[in-house]
Parts: sequence; C-alpha cells; structure tokens
Amino acid sequence: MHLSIPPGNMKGTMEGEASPELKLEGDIPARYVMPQQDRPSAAAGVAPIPVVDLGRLSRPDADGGAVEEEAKLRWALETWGFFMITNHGIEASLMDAMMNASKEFFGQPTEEKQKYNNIIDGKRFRLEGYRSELLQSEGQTLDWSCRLSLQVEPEGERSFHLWPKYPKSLRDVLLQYASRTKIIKDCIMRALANLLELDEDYFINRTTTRARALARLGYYPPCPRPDLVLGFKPHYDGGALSILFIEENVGGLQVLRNGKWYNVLAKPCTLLINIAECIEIMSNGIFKSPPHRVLTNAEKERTSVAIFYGVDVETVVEPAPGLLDEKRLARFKKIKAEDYYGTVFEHFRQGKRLIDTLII
Ligand SMILES: O=C(O)CCC(=O)C(=O)O
Ligand SMILES: [Fe+2]
Repeated sequence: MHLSIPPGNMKGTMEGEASPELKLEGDIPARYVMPQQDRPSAAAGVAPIPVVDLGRLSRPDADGGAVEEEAKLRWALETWGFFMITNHGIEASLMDAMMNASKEFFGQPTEEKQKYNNIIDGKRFRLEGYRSELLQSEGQTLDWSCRLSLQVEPEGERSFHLWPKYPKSLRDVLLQYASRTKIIKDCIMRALANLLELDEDYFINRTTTRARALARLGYYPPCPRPDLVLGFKPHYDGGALSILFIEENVGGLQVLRNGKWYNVLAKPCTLLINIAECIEIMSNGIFKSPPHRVLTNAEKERTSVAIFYGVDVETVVEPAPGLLDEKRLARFKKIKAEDYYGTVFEHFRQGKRLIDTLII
C-alpha cells in the first residue's frame, strides 16, 4: 500500500468533504495556496541520479558489468534514495500505451471521472478511486493534481468494478504493465538483498504476491501560479518500493537532500525507483527513503504512473537480523506489518512519520 507521509507538520482529520474541482483559470482557489514558508523556491540544481542497467545488474557475468551497476545502485540508495533504471524489460510501446491510457482517462469531462470518486457518502474514503486523497480536512492546503488509484495486487483482490471503463484499453494495459513492474520489483529486491549480503530472497519473501500493490495514475493540470501551489506536497512513500514513470520533457519532481530541493529529470524509456519506509527499516537505515514533492508548470500538463509495492501482512517489519551484531545495533524497533498498516494512517493524520516513532 502506498501512503504519502508529509515530513512537515500537517494537521487534519480524515473526515472532510470532497475537495472542490480544480479551477484551471482565473484566481487560484485559497485551498490550493501553500503557506509562505512551504512555497517552492528555485531548485538547488538537478539531482545526479544514476541510471542503473537492470539487465546488467541481474546478470553476473565476466565483464564485471554487474559489479559496476551494483556500485551505482549502492551509491544511489545511500545518498538520494532514487535511481533510474534502463534495460528493464518493458518495451517502449507498452510504456506509451500506459501513458496514453492514463492521459485519456484524465482527458475526460469531470463528471465522467467523478463516477470513480473515492469519497463515499461525502465523507468516507476508499483507498481506490479517483482523486484518492488520503488526507482531506478543513484548513488543509490541497495538491494541484488529480489521482486515480487502483489496487493491482494481490491478484485475487482486484476490485474491477472500481476500475474505469474508459479508455477501454486501460484495464488490460495496466494489468500488463503491472505484471512487468512486478518482475522489476523482484529483481530490485534481489539486488538490494545482495548489496546487504542478506539471503537473496530476504526482501522478496516479505513482498510476495500476497502483498498489496497500488497503481496511482497522476495528472497535474497546468497552473497559472506555480510559485504558490504544489502538485504534490512533500512526502515519503509508505510500503516497500515505488516504481515511477514520468514524462521526460515536463519536469516537476523534486527530491530533498540536506535541506535543499533538487530537480529529478527522467531520461527517455527509463523508470524512476525509490525505496519506501519499510525497506528503510529492514535495511536498518542503510537505504534511505527520500522525501519528494511535485511542482506545477504554467504551460505544460503532467501525467505520471506510479506503482507502489507494499509488504506482506504477516511480515514483521524490522531491521534484518543478518545486519546486526554487537557493533551494529538495531536502529528501529520492530513492527508487525498489520500494525504498520493499521497505524500509519493515524500518524499521517497527525503529520508524523511512522518510522520516526520506531527509532531506537
Ligand atoms: O507524480 C509524480 O511524479 C510523483 C507522485 C508521487 O510521489 C506519489 O504518488 O507518491
Ligand atoms: Fe511519492
């Protein structure tokens, strides 16, 4: 499951009404205007996020390629928390189809999209649906974006009645795309375990097909005042691993490092990966889950496709015992995945990060 956990102090309750529809012209509605101190300022530069060749990484061979890719991966995970992957096995035509189906969905009239609203009876929230806001409350600044969230794993728990009927291709394309990102997720989980010299299946065994995976299609309309609003407020991803597909010529994504925001630019046909909270805990803090946010753009609209992989409900989320000894002590207390998912919303509501409450 994916959660967006704001690092700042955001207060709110889960009760709340559906947010007003985005106004695309004229004044910015007050609920979208960020407090002065949280408004975007000039980026510190472009984050030098490495591109890891997934094929080379997972194919130990004589040319030493895997070792090179591993070194890039390790550096990325210990610094930015983000890396790009190439040679990931998803052909350009499937990526295009995924992006185009997402754009077609968001390109429909509002009434059509509202049929899939994730707010039931004006107040109850469902994880899946259109504008899948997890936190809406009086006084909370809203993100300048729309989202469609659909659970893709476990396979037997897909709620197809909540999936859009238009565009017709969306369902099959998303299922095909997610079947491929699952392979990528496993490949990365294996690589992470190898980097930490754990049993190769250590992370795979905790993120199996029984774990929840959520697809989130995101749409950021052009905004006349990008200096006042955010497309997606600063947050950390919950769960295990996020696979993000963004367009290479739009920009907007930023990552926070040492108190400064850096732009994250995608390269053609690559995917962006970031680890999430549970892997940060299981790696005993060696791998970092990066705070990130999305800015808006005055001219260009922006579409993104994210798949968030969670951990199995029966997993105990804890620093891997193989990483600990008398010199390397656990930096986090353990938490059952069930309790993690049960309380992570409450922490979110209170503007806190669950991982911070587990620090020893
Ligand atoms: O749209 C993006 O580029 C990022 C979205 C994101 O960070 C999220 O959905 O958690
Ligand atoms: Fe995110």
